[in-house]
Parts: sequence; C-alpha cells; structure tokens
Amino acid sequence: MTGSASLQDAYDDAVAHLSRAGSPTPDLDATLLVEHTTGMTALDRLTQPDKPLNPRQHQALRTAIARRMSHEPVHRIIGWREFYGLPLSLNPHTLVPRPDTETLIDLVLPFARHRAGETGSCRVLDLGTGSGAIALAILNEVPKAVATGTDVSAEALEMATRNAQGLGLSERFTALRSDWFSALSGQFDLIVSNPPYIPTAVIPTLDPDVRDHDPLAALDGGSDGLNAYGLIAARALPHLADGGRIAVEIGKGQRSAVAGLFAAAGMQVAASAQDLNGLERAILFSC
Ligand SMILES: C[S@@+](CC[C@H](N)C(=O)[O-])C[C@H]1O[C@@H](n2cnc3c(N)ncnc32)[C@H](O)[C@@H]1O
Repeated sequence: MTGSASLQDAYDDAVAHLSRAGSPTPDLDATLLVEHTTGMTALDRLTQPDKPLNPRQHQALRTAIARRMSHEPVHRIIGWREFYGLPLSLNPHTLVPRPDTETLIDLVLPFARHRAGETGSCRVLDLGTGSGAIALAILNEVPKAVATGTDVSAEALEMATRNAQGLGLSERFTALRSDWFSALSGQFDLIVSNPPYIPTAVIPTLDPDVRDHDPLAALDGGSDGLNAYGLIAARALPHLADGGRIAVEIGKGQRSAVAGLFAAAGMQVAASAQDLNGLERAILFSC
C-alpha cells in the first residue's frame, strides 16, 4: 500500500494481506479495520472508491492489519462486537461474545417473555456475565425484565456496567462480583450462564486468536471442562423461584455430562437448541 492509497486500494490491499496471513474472513476483517481506522464505511467505498486516505488513517490501518496478521482477533482490535443486535465494548478481561451464544438467548426468550407477561417481571441472573452480553440481550428483548450479572473479574464487570449504561439498560442491570453463587442471595426466575467449558489440556491446542487473546478465566473449565457446571448445578436450586428455569451454553459433546450434573441436583432438561453448525449448544432445565 502506498502513502497515497485510495479507499478502494487500501481495502484491496488489506484483503490481500489478510488472505495471505490465513485469516478465514479477510473481507469482513478488512471492512471492519478500514471503517475503524478511517471512519469510512463499505457504503463510502462503493460511492467514493477514489477518496484518498490521509497519512494518519494510512498509518492506523497499517498498524491494525499488522495486529490482525499476528492473530489478534478483529473485534479485539476494533474494541467491540455486535451481539444479538447490540454493540458491546470489550476489554482484555471480557470474552469476545460469540454468535453461538445467541442460541442460548433464542432458547430462553420465550420463557422470559412469558414470565414477564404473567408476573410483570422476570428476574434474570447471568453467571459469568463478561461483557454483559447475555443479560443485556435479554433486557433489551424483554422490557419488563431486570438482571444481575456476576463475574469473578472486576474489570469485566466494569465493562458490563459501561455497556449497560451505553445501551440505556443500566436501570435494570446490577453488576455483582461473585464466585458463582457465593455473594448472591435471593431468588431469580431465570438463571443463565455461558461458563468456561474448555478442558484445561485442550487450551494450548486452541487457535491462537482464542488461546492468546481471550481471558483464561473465560475458557478454562478444568480437567474435563465441566467444573463450572457442577458448581452451578449444585447451588442453583435455592436461587430459583417457583416455576423458574436455568439455562446454560455447552461445548461440543458435553450434553449428556451436563444434563447428568443437573439431573443429580434435581433439574431436568426442558428444551435444548443447536447452533448454526448443528451442534447442541444450549440446554434449558426445569425443576
Ligand atoms: C465463557 S465466558 C462468558 C462471558 C459472557 N457471558 C459471554 O457469553 O460472552 C465465562 C465468564 O465466566 C467468568 N467466570 C469464570 N470463573 C468464574 C467464577 N468462579 N465465578 C463467576 N464468574 C466466573 C469469566 O470471567 C467469564 O467472564
């Protein structure tokens, strides 16, 4: 890329570099990085392809491409990701929310809406809230719901709080630092969690985009990947209101083990859902 690159040239150059570096999504990456560093959108590229980048934009784009080529995820570079239609800011202590987790939202929304319609509210608990993705998506979809988002990471909770403020949801969102249920009291209509579920020994083999950039506390599920499910299942029941539900995201092949842990604690599978790849991704339990 030369110092006087046009918008279209800069985009084409970015796609070429990212393709050569092995990005699975070079077009999307280039679109997001060009927009982030120049403020110019894909529509601008269509309508003003010859618009030149100024030297500052040019340098910022080169830096961003170099970061992406060294396996930093594009959403970490731009600092946000859309989840269930909401733009969520990220920091190094928050997992980048994944499209797969939208499966969990789809699974619980009918219950949350029904409960809110029936009782006038739906008290949601999101265990391990990270950026606030799950809690905030539910609050945005169910205006009568209120949510508590917990995490062990104070920095993640700061981000979740800022996201709630930015989305105008902060009056219905409470952030609480807690090791799963340890700091919690009271009951909830719906408990949700996308806990860490990667077996410890698998973590070194993960794609570097994940292994080197998502926080370890968001990934490491212990020797069999199931630690958090066991801890959550064992302590959930006293926190579930009458007729309440609990739903968790699961990793590949974990359905029967996770269902077994919840069954042992008195909860049965009420429904489950597959992600876009046809993998069992979320389970809803009743008791
Ligand atoms: C897989 S991430 C999910 C983040 C977010 N809910 C999402 O779906 O994008 C798991 C989250 O659980 C949190 N976590 C890990 N151990 C925890 C614990 N003992 N108690 C509470 N939260 C914990 C991590 O900090 C991380 O934010």
